[in-house]
Amino acid sequence: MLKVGVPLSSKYIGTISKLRYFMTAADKISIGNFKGKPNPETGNYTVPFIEGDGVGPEISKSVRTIFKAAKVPIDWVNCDIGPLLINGETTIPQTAVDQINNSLIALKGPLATPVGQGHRSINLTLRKTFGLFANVRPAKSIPNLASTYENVDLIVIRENTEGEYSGIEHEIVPGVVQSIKLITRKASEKVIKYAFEYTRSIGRSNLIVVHKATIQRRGDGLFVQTAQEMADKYPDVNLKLELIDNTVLNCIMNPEKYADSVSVCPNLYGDILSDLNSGLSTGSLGLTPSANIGETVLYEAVHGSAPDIAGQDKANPTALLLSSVMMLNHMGLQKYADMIETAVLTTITSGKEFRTADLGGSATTTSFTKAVIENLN
Ligand SMILES: NC(=O)C1=CN([C@@H]2O[C@H](COP(=O)(O)OP(=O)(O)OC[C@H]3O[C@@H](n4cnc5c(N)ncnc54)[C@H](O)[C@@H]3O)[C@@H](O)[C@H]2O)C=CC1
Ligand SMILES: O=C(O)CCC(=O)C(=O)O
Ligand SMILES: [Mg+2]
Repeated sequence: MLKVGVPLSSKYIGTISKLRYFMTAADKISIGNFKGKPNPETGNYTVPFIEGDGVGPEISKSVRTIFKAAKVPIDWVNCDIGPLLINGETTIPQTAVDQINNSLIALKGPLATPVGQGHRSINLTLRKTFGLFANVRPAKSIPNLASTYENVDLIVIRENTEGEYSGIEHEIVPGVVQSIKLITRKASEKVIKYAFEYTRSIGRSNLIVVHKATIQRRGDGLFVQTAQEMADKYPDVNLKLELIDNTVLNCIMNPEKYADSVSVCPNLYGDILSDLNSGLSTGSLGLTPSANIGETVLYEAVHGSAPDIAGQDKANPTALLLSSVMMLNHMGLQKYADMIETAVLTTITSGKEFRTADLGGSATTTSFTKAVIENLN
């Protein structure tokens, strides 16, 4: 079989396994071992796949094709999540709820949200419906892939169910709208406990609470206070506080400085920081994976539906592929996770002709997918 990649040096392999290591740390804590069982007749796991909008079908096709070539023991089930409006509320269809609850896991492409009207974000509805309290978003440089910065290794854990995304908004009088940022001790405790344990489990020294409690004194204040109250239980982790505007400056001036830290923050800050971190680590949104953590775990790319390139065979499927790699690790299918992750990273670092346009290359989604398959071992 044709190998498009160059042989990997042991240093490089070490870096790849380190990448894998921190991507799997989420699986060791809080969410525990994956309890889903394969179908006894086929030996395959059933996993719901929400293909999503815009570039969603193209990058989903890439994942399906690569999984098939790698003979991953998964039977995908198409998961239709709407938009379904019941009494004006965006709702996840019961069939989808049952599929995801039964499988305890799902893979999801990006879902578009209309601006200022129409249905509410289905992404947020999914997170609320399944109690996906933490969103882990690791953004890491890829060895041998030139970018503005080297050695970026940023992990943001985003509160995922409330804050600015509570969806509580009303017009008090015409021309005056109130949009409520809801912060509760319960949700703060959940995500901060998870963040402390995550930091400890991957051996980093610092947990940084990113906030703006100087201005959002009660809301962000409660988030910060919750972290301070929990810090005694984690004497091996230094709790640090950082104002969000200062975090943005520090990230742009010197992102490497966060390599021994994990950041945890209210919802909107985490949303914004994770796109920033994608750009700092690789120069593209097309590579950053994420895991939405709860009783069930939903894996998805950080990026959206990319309407500007949808339907043009241009999208980079790596972010969804690395999200699926995180998923495979969580399912205990490490052999397949390693095979796919190594093939993806080998392809990306094999030359411009193997990279998609977001990374300055000339590959299409289809040709990239083909090259990854040729690099599967
Ligand atoms: N979790 C989700 O499903 C998310 C959904 N969205 C939704 O996506 C829609 C579009 O949002 P935008 O602000 O345009 O953000 P976006 O993330 O879709 O795109 C931002 C930029 O990154 C590029 N990009 C994104 N993914 C890429 C990929 N895989 N390969 C190459 N380039 C890629 C796009 O071409 C665009 O230039 C909105 O409706 C938004 O609500 C946005 C973020 C996350
Ligand atoms: O739900 C949306 O439309 C956007 C969500 C988003 O930006 C994210 O999850 O990063
Ligand atoms: Mg976002």
